[in-house]
Amino acid sequence: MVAIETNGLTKRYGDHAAIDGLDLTVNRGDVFGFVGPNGAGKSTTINILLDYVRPSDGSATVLGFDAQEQRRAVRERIGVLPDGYDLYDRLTGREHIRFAGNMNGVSVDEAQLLDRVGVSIDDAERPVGTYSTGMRQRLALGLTTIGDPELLLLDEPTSGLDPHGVALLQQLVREEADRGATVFFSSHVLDHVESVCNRVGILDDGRLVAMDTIEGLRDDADSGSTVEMAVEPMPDGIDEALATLEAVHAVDVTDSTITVSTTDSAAKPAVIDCVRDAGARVADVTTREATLEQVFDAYTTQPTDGRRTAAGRPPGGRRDR
Ligand SMILES: Nc1ncnc2c1ncn2[C@@H]1O[C@H](COP(=O)(O)OP(=O)(O)OP(=O)(O)O)[C@@H](O)[C@H]1O
Repeated sequence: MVAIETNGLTKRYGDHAAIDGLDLTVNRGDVFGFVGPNGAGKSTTINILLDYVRPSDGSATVLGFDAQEQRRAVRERIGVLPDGYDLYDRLTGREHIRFAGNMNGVSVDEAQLLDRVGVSIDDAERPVGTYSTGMRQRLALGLTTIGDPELLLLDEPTSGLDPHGVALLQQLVREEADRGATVFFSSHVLDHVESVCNRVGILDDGRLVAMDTIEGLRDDADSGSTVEMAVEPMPDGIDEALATLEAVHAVDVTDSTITVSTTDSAAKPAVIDCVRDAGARVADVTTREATLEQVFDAYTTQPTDGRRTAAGRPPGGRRDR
């Protein structure tokens, strides 16, 4: 069953499309990572799902309800951490929890909730206006889980969190998924979604450029690998010889090591053969596959002047899984 579906969803501001023809499917039970660089359109998409913003074109359903026509039915079933959420500075953490419990008509195990998000009982007695950014974020996250919503919509939930806070969030997301909730988790940091999401959609310049599992994205992007070899003796002209090989895009030679970056991990044997054919012994070989950030870079482009163009390199065949 589908938790979120958008068809041709588009939002234009003047001549600029913040999102452009978005076809997104999030299944019930998914922990879905919605990733993309700054300005890609993540918040705009979430704001349409919540009916904070009306689309210029296309449609969106949340838990089977039309996001615009049945906004109340949607709100009753979801927990939301919006971008730039608001807490009440004068209320304490505990008062926020009680307030959210009353709004949802449930009694909340306050100690357990505070423990889940790493806020101490003492801190919970203080006005939220005295909290650090990370503490506010932790409390806000805890509040989204009150009433066991069917769907959690989290817009940049790791923003302002330290590494311990990120780990707590990831644990909380896993627990919510274990009880059967769907989680929609937007982030511009692919690493933060990697360990918890079963599927990921990558947005770039308002367009969905990939939607797949992390492994599938890695396979499709095939961002290559790096081969590092300890070599003796170092053959003359080996850098030029390696540079002529297909899929080799960078060669670095020192007294005893050669480092070769390839755009295709299948090129590794040819690289090693080339060194051997030049009369050298390869004493040791280390290979590193593309990091997730490189995978992300393979799908998105963000020039240093801050303007973005269309997606960098086209992803391979599979898009929608
Ligand atoms: N109200 C608005 N008026 C004009 N342009 C807007 C408005 N809201 C968003 N945009 C533009 O739409 C594009 C997408 O913005 P959006 O906030 O959805 O991106 P994002 O992926 O959430 O970015 P970030 O990671 O920085 O939060 C950006 O170019 C932004 O400037």
